[in-house]
Amino acid sequence: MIKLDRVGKTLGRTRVLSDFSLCVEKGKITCIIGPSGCGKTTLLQLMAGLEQPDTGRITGTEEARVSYVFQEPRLLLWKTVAQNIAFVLQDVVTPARRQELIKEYLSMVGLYEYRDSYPKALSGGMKQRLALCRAFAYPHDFLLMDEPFKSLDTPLRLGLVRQVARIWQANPQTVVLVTHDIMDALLLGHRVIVLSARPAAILDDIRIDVPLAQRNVVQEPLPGYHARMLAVLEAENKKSFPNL
Ligand SMILES: Nc1ncnc2c1ncn2[C@@H]1O[C@H](COP(=O)(O)OP(=O)(O)OP(=O)(O)O)[C@@H](O)[C@H]1O
Repeated sequence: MIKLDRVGKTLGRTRVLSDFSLCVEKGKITCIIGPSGCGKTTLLQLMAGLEQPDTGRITGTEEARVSYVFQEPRLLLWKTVAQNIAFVLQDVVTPARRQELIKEYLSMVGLYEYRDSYPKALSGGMKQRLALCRAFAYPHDFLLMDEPFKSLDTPLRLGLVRQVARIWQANPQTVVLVTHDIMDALLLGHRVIVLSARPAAILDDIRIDVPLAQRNVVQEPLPGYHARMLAVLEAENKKSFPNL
């Protein structure tokens, strides 16, 4: 479990977090959704240890191995698809296990036949699939994903979301997913945290008990959760932009 206890963080002159507390549950996907600039990336960076809190405490991350998916794929362009995964696995698993993991994860996202291609030969969606694959394959205690489906069109995005659901079901892990898109949260979140504008506070905390394989966005209870998230986000938006 990752525990943020009354965390405060200022970046430059911006008070991003103030007395922020959250417990991230083990073996579940926690989605974080909220207005642009409210501090979602900052939260992930604090959990990853890339930033330190000014006040408060973060526990459960000491010695933890973290996998991080950024908004852009961040691939090693001079390495092949398989080598991109092998790179993060070196010194972590045996060479034989490395080959097994590469095959298993590339097959799961339909990229095994591209294992010897270089990233420049892949489409944007394929590159992001590889980045996700690499993050899942790395043996981690928790996986942090920052808008991993951003800049993909809707069909591609939904395909990738379904793929992440399948990978997670094959190997349930502790995941924190930051997204702008309610649909991502409905399809992947066991728990959805809706944040306010800066400094971020938790406006809603929704648990979705439907198994990932059975999620259908037009079948209750998901439309109800969709309406609930939208209402909270719209009310928050009205506070920030009363004239919109
Ligand atoms: N290094 C920095 N120095 C000063 N201010 C920063 C820095 N990094 C981020 N900020 C500010 O902190 C606030 C929170 O940024 P953060 O990236 O965490 O928000 P976010 O919710 O992830 O935004 P978005 O949804 O638009 O990606 C923003 O107002 C941003 O401008």
